[in-house]
Amino acid sequence: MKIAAKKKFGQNFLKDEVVLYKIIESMPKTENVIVEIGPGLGDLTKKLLAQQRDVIAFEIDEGLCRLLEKEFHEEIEAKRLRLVCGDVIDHWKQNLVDKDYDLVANLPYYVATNIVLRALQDERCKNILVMLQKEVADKFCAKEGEKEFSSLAVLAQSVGQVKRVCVVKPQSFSPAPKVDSAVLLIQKRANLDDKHFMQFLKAAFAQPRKTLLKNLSRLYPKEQLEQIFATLGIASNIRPHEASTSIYHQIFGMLKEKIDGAKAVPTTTTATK
Ligand SMILES: C[S@@+](CC[C@H](N)C(=O)[O-])C[C@H]1O[C@@H](n2cnc3c(N)ncnc32)[C@H](O)[C@@H]1O
Repeated sequence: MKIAAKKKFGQNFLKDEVVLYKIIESMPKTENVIVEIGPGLGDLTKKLLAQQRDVIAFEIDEGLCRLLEKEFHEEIEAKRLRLVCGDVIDHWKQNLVDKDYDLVANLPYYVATNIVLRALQDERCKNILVMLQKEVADKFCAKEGEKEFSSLAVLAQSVGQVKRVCVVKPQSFSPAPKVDSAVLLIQKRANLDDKHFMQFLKAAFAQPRKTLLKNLSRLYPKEQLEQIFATLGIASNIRPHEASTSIYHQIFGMLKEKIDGAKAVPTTTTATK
């Protein structure tokens, strides 16, 4: 049956066997269940099931759900595949599923950053192997000093090892997207469970061309920041992309100690400036 791809759901079906194989080959070898977001026509799903791993798949497109139910009738009966029809975001409370999982997916690009950020914070998610827009993958992989280095890179590098597995050209998909894609692997060692750290990073990178000190002083007392920068030997004119992940953790740790004893809760007066 010929299926017309729906742009609004970010449907670019991966048709390149070499890339599909590369994804399978790069999967961390664990016993965790696999979560696939957007199984689409089921090409990747088939290969995941062939790895003898159970799969939970979330698909928003009702037409595709009906098709997948037919195609994977046996695997669904055998409880090797659980197909959840609907928007994955609606199902994502604190955890997406109630057991440890590895996320493996060719993500819909319009919601890819949101999905990776949720997976980073979801303690049940142990590894992330996803296809997304190359430009977004580069933001997660960038190293300090590179101009793409952003809060996304600090967040990803704070939870584990981040690697760009490969770049994928538009011709590997049907229909072909307008931009290059890339497969990103994040092997988690920790969780991002401190909401204040995310808030801190958001402030740090709010205006990338301004200095880190200026950006942070919109949210935290300037005198305290100056003391912390001096103690850590950080130049006051450093830009956000020039500080390393470890420096961000050190600044945040010291802010935590200074403000409110143990909590780095921003003061309401400075927060609203
Ligand atoms: C880039 S396609 C990938 C399809 C397939 N996995 C492949 O590799 O060919 C993205 C898939 O995600 C589905 N999708 C889009 N938004 C979604 C959402 N919010 N929740 C669940 N699935 C979604 C689309 O319908 C589509 O099947």
